[in-house]
Amino acid sequence: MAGMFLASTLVGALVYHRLITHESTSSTFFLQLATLLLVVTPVLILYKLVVYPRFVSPLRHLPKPDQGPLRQRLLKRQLSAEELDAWIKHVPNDGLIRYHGVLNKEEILITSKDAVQECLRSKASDYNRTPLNRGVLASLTGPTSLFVSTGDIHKVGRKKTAPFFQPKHMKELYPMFGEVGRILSDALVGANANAGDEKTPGGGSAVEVASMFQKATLDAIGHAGYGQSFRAIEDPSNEFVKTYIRAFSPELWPRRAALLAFFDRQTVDKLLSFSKNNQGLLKGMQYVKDHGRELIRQRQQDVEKDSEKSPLGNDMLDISLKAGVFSNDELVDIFTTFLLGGHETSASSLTWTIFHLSQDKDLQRRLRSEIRENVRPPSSAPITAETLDNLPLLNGVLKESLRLYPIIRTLRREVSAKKGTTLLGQYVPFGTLISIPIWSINRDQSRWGSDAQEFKPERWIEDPAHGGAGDAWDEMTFSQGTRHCIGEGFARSELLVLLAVLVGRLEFEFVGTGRTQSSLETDPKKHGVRTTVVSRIAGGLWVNVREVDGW
Ligand code: HEM
Repeated sequence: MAGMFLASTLVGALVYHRLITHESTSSTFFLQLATLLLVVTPVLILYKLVVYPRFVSPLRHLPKPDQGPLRQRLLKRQLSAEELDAWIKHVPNDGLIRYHGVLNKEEILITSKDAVQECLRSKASDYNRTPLNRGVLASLTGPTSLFVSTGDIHKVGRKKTAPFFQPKHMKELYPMFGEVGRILSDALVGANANAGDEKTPGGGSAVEVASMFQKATLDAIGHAGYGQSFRAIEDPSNEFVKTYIRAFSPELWPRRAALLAFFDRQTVDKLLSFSKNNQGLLKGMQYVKDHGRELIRQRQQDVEKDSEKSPLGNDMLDISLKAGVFSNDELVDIFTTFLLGGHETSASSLTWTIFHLSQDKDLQRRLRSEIRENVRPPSSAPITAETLDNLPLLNGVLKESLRLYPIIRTLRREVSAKKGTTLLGQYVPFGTLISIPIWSINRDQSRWGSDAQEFKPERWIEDPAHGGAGDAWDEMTFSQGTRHCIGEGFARSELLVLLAVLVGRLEFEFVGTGRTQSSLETDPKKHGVRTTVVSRIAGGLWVNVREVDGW
């Protein structure tokens, strides 16, 4: 539409220049073009902001919430999961709600299961991740990664990488996760002992655990992917860990992300070539990939030299070398994708679980008893899937935490079918942004009952598959359909083991949330949420950690 307006402005300027003024200097032509642009631009803006949504848009008859006057809507940033939830509850609708997002752009909020299934399964090829998400993810992982690719390339990519996540391999990872959990629990005990001079508002001292969980999940992916730990917990200042955490930290991305919403990667790199921050990001990303390439090369060399001494094992690198279907560059992109997909997500999920448990000592005690009665500590025997997978309360607590605290609270899509598509029979034009409210679906009373907002592990003990809800589409933490999380099995196994080892050995007591000990928010209900793609507790989670004797 904007292109049409600009083209007609240009044609208008030419016609005016040739037929009416009969003048031929280029300076008068540009003056006329500028004058016409000055007239056309406000008309275009008026059309886009007021006329189109009110009188032209095919979505104009859908129910919509009251979002206040235009000037308020224009300044609005991305809407929170709670705001979307309030509309779902209060705007009468038949599965779709129309609202205005960033810069007043029309968007659709999906509220019914049928519409979610159309969008993610039956018509999934008509939708794509948003340009912003695709741009950021392509910068980090490469254009052919699972996050970014579409159509047949995506299908082939999923087929080729699925063997990494077979349930059999996930079970083989339990002892490794147990060892990471043991090292993490040692580090937490040490950190609590050295909790520093700064006191919390209540007078005690505390440990910020979210950043330690991030290091643990980074190490777990290192082991599972490349067959070796990055030693992020034991040696957080090593070059790889420092570079990875700096370059991949979402806080450093806002400027790049904003530009990636409008331009392709190469253009963004040119536009930001002056920025030290961006140069640091690019160098960091390159360093992480080069490090991965070197680990792959070393392993290939070891196996070529002496395959008896260095037989291929069961980490993802070994599995891929056995399969022999990937080039080294592809492998680097795949492992960077897994690092990115599986590091922050699992760490945040664990943080939310401990956030809840640290406020419920009784549940912690019951969970610890179950673990201690059935599992030997990882310092004396490897943790196995056979023991943990059958513990009802442990599995119930993890599933309930993933339901109540989904770290991707809203799934975003954009209509990518050039001719548009339909949702529940409603025509939806190309480029329309869609929100799928994972947070609301997971807490919806019509699916989960009147106690939907309560933390009740028992619902999963009674119904381990669906927690008393209808089916898998009622719990969307890992999404569903053709692009659902490929690492779900990995994440569930990892979190189950880490939770068992941490609660088996330690007691957590909530102290507060925030950036520094002395300015903590000590009322857990007032915690802030920081959402980039993943939702985290703003400023971190501070707890007292106590070792409980006897395990
Ligand atoms: C608690 C942990 C995790 C949660 C809650 C989670 C959640 C999700 C969600 C909701 C999606 C869909 C996103 C979208 O469609 O826009 C997704 C996709 C994905 N996840 Fe996860 N994830 C987790 C852990 C992992 C792990 C451990 C890995 C890899 C080792 C991983 C790799 C991926 C990949 C590659 C995709 C893209 C799949 C595709 O487009 O085909 N995730 N994840």
